[in-house]
Amino acid sequence: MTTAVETHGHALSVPTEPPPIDAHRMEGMRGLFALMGTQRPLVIGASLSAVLGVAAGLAPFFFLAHMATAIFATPPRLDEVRTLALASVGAVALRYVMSGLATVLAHVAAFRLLHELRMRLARKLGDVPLSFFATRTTGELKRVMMDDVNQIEAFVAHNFPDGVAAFAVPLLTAAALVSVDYRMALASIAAAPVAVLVMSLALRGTEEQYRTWQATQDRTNNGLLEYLRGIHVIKTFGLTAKSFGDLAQSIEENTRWMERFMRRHGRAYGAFHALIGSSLVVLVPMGGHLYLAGSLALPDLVLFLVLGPQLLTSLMRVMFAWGNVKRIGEGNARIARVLLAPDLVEATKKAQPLHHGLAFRGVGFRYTDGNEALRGVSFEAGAGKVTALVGPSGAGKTTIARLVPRLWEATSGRVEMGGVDVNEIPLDALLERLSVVFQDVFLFHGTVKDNLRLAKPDATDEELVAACKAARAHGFVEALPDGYDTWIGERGARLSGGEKQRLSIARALLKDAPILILDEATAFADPENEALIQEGLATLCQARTVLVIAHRLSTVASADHIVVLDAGEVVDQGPHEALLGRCGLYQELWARHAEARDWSLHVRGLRAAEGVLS
Ligand SMILES: Nc1ncnc2c1ncn2[C@@H]1O[C@H](COP(=O)(O)OP(=O)(O)OP(=O)(O)O)[C@@H](O)[C@H]1O
Repeated sequence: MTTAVETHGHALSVPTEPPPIDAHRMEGMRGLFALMGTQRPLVIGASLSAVLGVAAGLAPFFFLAHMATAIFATPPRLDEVRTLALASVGAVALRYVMSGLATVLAHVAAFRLLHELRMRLARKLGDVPLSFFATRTTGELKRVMMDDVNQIEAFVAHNFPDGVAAFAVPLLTAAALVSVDYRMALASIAAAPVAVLVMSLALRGTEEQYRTWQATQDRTNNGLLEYLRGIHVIKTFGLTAKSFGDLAQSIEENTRWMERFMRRHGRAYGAFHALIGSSLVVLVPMGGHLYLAGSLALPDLVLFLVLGPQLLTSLMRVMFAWGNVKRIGEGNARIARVLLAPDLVEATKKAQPLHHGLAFRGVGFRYTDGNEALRGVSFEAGAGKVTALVGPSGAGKTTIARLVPRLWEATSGRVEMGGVDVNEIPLDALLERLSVVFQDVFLFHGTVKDNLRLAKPDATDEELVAACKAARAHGFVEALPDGYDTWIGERGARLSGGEKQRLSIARALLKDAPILILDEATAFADPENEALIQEGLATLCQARTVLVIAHRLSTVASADHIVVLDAGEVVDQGPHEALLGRCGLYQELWARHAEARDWSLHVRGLRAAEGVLS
């Protein structure tokens, strides 16, 4: 695939682990606040409105108590009753305005946050080294970008202001009730210690359980992605989702988890609900007793009977709010882990290449999993020359090609461009000089033009056509339903492998970089396609430094310099004739190539003969 290297301007590399971040710090409210970024003022505004709304909602209860005093006074103070009634209506109106405002502010903040977080994550994924992806699956990253961000959005929009209000209600109510009568206030919360105990027992171990839940969710996500990607293979073998072992198993595990969770916590939740609703059981007899004993006024009794039970039910909302914070905590930490991953280290020296040659000097490389792919590799790919890398599968050819654009970085030795270490060349300058044509071409969902312009955003239509003509792609592009404006890629028109290759050659031609890294296709396209690809490549290779992972006899034989690799080491190097004379492995590879060519010519001959005979 050419584009990631050519156009994004962010080569990826350096096998480094993500920094150890304090997961607990990110799981709680502090972590959530940190992720809120620029939306914090809006979220605080929403929370304050919610608290004001709650306070306004409590006020009528007090007015009601005072109304009772005014009504039962002799004579009744009707003016006061009227004023208090009006004040109650005002308070109720204020409550609705404030809670409406809280909802609007919270939703605006949530949607902006959703956008902001996704953009930050997407930018980050472009800046991190490739090793970052080696330790994470696509399913995991998809979940962070979609599900975890969605959770935060839903939490901020629906639960956050409510949650803050839930914490404010018991405090405000308790303060108000204590100021009226501390004995009755204590009676109102008599059941609280037991309820809190039950609540904490119910919540005990939930973090660990949520982690298990998330792990099985991850497996389901990955399983589903794989299932969808491999649907062709699955259908060919007549398999079903059920026979896709891991997926079926993780879906079953999810169901079992939910059953276990409900069994374990169901009773505790029930007990908690019963206790929360039980405050009148204490308030009525005690209030009655105090009233009859003359130490509690009737209005105060009324106040406690209406407001007392509210105190404990608001505790239930606190529990839900806290449960929600816990639920999204793991997701917050996962988002933070991605956002805090170290970027690819940019060159500090800002050197510029002196010419267009490449050189490997004693290069060693180890993948993140410890696999040593290259050992002491040294060779030069001269400016304007074609250098071919040959060797058996797993010899390290692709790895060498990846080190030049810093997709990965050499573990030891130096990779040079124009006599300068690639690590000392600013990334933009490095990538500007390089075109990479890999055999598996990735086309984005967009028009042919969009895909071509990835290589040169300001290319004119004429330039696009010229590049496609030179890459022998113009003919088939013109034949597409909308020509250059036809949608291609995953959800667009399907192109053959050979057609994709020719488009990627056109992209490289448009970029017009002096150095070309070329991974020749291993699979042979049909003869016509094959000939067109070769013509396109021949144009592309003219007057450039070419480093080619060679799979073809013609390329190898006509290369200026050939590097023979085996198990990560350079076995020999030189021109074709010299290697044929002295290098055993090269002779063997050549013989195998020749055999394959003869076999392919033989088959084509037979087909041609069949054609003539039939
Ligand atoms: N992303 C990776 N992580 C770990 N090891 C890898 C990775 N990519 C390649 N390797 C290993 O590095 C070694 C060299 O692989 P490389 O792909 O460079 O060989 P190659 O010569 O290009 O092979 P082929 O001709 O089959 O493409 C192999 O042992 C391979 O298994």
